[in-house]
Amino acid sequence: MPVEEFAAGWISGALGLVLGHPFDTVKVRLQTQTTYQGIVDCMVKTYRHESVLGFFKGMSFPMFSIAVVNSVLFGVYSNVLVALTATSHQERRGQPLNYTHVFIAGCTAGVLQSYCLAPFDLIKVRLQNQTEPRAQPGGPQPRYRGPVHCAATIFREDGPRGLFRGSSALVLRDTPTLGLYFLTYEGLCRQYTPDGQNPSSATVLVAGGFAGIASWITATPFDVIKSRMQMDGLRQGKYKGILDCVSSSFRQEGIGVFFRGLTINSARAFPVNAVTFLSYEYLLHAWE
Ligand SMILES: C[N+](C)(C)CCCC[C@H](N)C(=O)O
Repeated sequence: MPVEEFAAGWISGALGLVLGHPFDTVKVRLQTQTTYQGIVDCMVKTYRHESVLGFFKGMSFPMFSIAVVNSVLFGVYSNVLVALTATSHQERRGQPLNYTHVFIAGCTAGVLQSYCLAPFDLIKVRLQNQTEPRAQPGGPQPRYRGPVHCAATIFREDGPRGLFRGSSALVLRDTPTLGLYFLTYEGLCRQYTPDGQNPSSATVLVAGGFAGIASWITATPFDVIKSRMQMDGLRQGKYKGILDCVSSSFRQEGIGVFFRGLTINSARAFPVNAVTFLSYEYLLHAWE
């Protein structure tokens, strides 16, 4: 089993994350605080008060999780494709691409990465939604004091299954959209690369960027549902299940609710996934 794909996925995920984290910080602040007028205002204020470092707060935990998750995603994708087509990453370049295989490999990788991502994502969402100001010494402590404390608390209160709350919605979000992710990437690379050649860096950047955007746009409605299901554990089960969450969100907030965060997610998706795919391809090529 080719292990390079796992290692390349690991490193490229971490590089993409560094680039995307400032967008994520702005997104979370806009979603949880009322002091900002919009994206630009939030960026200016963050920079003035905290310098560039303000945009990189809280990056260490995702740095660890993205490494695991992205190596599973790319490693499984490549290995399923190898199994389906009986050709290696490099050999495939010279052959006509079977888009059904690409989609199946992407979906399989999507399912497996969702289960790896589930506990990390749950902890991230729970911590991001703790909007109360920082605890004063001697004052009341927030419910979760950090990622490790958060994981331990969920485990103590709800058992191991508690750490996988919202995972079905996460699987629904990621399975088809990661199939689409690789389909867009491979399709665009093929489109703009002469037969038998490797795609140029510019092609990889653009194809990776659009793959990220296509995947995030289609994932956003389920992203909203997923986050609500993950928070639901704290509210003693407001929703009876995924369908109930979809219908009650729609009834109360209208169709717009399913597109929350679309703009910033797409703006983040382009650079993150352009760099992820470029470094992935570069590493695989270098290790050949
Ligand atoms: C499937 N979904 C759209 C959720 C993610 C697809 C892109 C994954 C990438 N690591 C990123 O963070 O952008």
